[in-house]
Amino acid sequence: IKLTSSLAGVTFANPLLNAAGVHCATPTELDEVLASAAGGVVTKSATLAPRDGNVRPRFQALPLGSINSMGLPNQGFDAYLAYACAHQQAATAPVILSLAGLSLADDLAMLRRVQESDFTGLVELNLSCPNVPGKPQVAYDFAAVTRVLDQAFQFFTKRLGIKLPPYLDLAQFDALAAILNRYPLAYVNAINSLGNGLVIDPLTERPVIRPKGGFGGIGGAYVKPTALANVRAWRQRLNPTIGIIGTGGVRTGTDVFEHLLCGADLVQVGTALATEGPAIFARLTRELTAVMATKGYQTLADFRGKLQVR
Ligand SMILES: C=Cc1c(C(=O)O)[nH]c(=O)[nH]c1=O
Repeated sequence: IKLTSSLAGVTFANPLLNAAGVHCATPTELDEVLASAAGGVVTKSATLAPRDGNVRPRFQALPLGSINSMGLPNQGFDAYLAYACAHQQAATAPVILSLAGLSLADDLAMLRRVQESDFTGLVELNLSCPNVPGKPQVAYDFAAVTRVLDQAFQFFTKRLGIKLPPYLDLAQFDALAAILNRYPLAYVNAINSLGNGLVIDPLTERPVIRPKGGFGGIGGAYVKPTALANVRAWRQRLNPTIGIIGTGGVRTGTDVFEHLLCGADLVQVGTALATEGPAIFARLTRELTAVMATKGYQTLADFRGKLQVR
């Protein structure tokens, strides 16, 4: 049984990575994911300048998932570009560089820096951060998405993927796919956390996190049906040249299998990684292999995207 997978010409020993934002903000955390059974690692989304992020408590694990309003705390673009360049020689496993500018200008400035750098790997432009106060999500404004991709592809010739939030209306998939299919995107990553949920502690009669009155992105089991629907909807609508990373609600090998069945090329783990740590990747590869063995599949291609119609 082989778990190898490729995305935009980059080969991964297995399809599993962390989700941007989880266990990836420092070189130590990034090294720990690379040292684990993960097939690759993605950096915390970088802003041009380092950020402290929102006030604490800003993350809360829950019985069925998590809520977070981190506010983009990160070491800044230079730190993650340096890490990505240093590790692409090591070729242990691919590093995906995640970017989340606070403005169109910042997105373009970081992409220009990557274009001029030695980094030749995958770049993930995060258009879906729900937690920067006063900053609307770019990905829910289709004109803004068009603007950033128009301007980016004027100069960017390396491998560019985008991180999208969940969409809940089929007309939105149709409209945005028509836009995305115009660009030489390496991939689409679906989904980011389900934005602006509210979790309350009935004992204290307060929200469980402090920023934004307790409003934060929801992850974990709560969002798996929405994540699978978004992966499936993009696979059905996007050019085959555009790969898909499935993110959302992954806790077991069966969850990984379901994302692959919906068409994902790679699968990312957020909430469950935050609670279990990088050892989860050994468990997930073991469990995915067991699912494949039970079903008689040898490779991921044997079942990727082959969800049957009822
Ligand atoms: C990049 C900021 C994000 C954050 C954050 O830093 O608050 N949390 C998420 O769930 N998704 C994000 O994209």
